Amino acid sequence: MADKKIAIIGGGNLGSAIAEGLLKSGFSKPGSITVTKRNTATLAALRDKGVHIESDNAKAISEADVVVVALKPYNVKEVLSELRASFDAKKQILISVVTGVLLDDLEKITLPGLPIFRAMPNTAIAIQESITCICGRNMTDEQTSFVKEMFDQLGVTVSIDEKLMDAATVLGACGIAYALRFIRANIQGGIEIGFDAATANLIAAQTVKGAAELLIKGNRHPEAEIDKVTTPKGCTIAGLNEMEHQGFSSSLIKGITASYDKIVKG
Ligand SMILES: NC(=O)C1=CN([C@@H]2O[C@H](COP(=O)(O)OP(=O)(O)OC[C@H]3O[C@@H](n4cnc5c(N)ncnc54)[C@H](O)[C@@H]3O)[C@@H](O)[C@H]2O)C=CC1
Ligand SMILES: O=C(O)[C@@H]1CCC=N1
Repeated sequence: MADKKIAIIGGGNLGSAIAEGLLKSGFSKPGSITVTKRNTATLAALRDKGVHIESDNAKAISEADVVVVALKPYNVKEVLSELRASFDAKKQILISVVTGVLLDDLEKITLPGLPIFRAMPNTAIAIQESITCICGRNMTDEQTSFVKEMFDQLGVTVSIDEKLMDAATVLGACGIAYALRFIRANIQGGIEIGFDAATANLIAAQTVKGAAELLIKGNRHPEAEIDKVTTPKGCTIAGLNEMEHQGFSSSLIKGITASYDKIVKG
């Protein structure tokens, strides 16, 4: 299974990160991956690792068992509809990581009956720490297992209904940026109370990692863990309440719904 030939169409941020993750996990051999881009100069690091780098999408697709589309939403239709003849509905799987392009649209611009998955990972896929939400159509159970196994190498995979794919994009993919901005604000605060930037960065990032692991490994609710930190009349509750007075949770919720509206309403 792991030796399937994988063509990644669109070697940008996410396409390259997927290739890096597949290599690091050992799921794919370098020679089993092809990454395409119009200007291939920026893919030299992958080429140096033995990945095929290609500007000819038709060639990459026709030689692949699995085609991962990582193009921008606005050029998917134009690029894929010209490549229709390169697909084989009997032999191939198409996986799209493109935001907002429906399974229905993908089938219309490729081939009727082509097994198609939508996957929504995030950029932590490059270090095998993504959360990836998947859904699909026209697929066999074996193909679903393959796609799940592939993304399981790259983090944690959840199967969802397609109607939740936009919500998955916001919480999982945009969520990386929200979390990093939270860490950056902690660093700025940490410098103001005495740390140098590098030490503040390490403390803030490791603290967020520890907090996340308490939930993931301990299967706990955040508030139960917060209760353990908030000493009565202590400094944590004083800081937390001031953050809430300033609209901390509210600003995050509003940001999440603004991102969602941008996908849904444009
Ligand atoms: N960046 C992220 O965190 C996430 C992005 N996505 C989705 O993944 C998709 C890709 O996003 P990014 O990697 O951030 O964008 P990107 O702009 O970095 O990558 C797209 C790549 O496609 C290439 N490209 C354009 N036309 C091409 C063609 N005809 N043939 C081959 N390659 C071509 C571009 O040169 C570019 O490198 C988008 O649809 C985005 O919505 C999904 C989850 C997370
Ligand atoms: O900002 C965006 O539109 C894309 C989708 C998810 C992450 N980046």
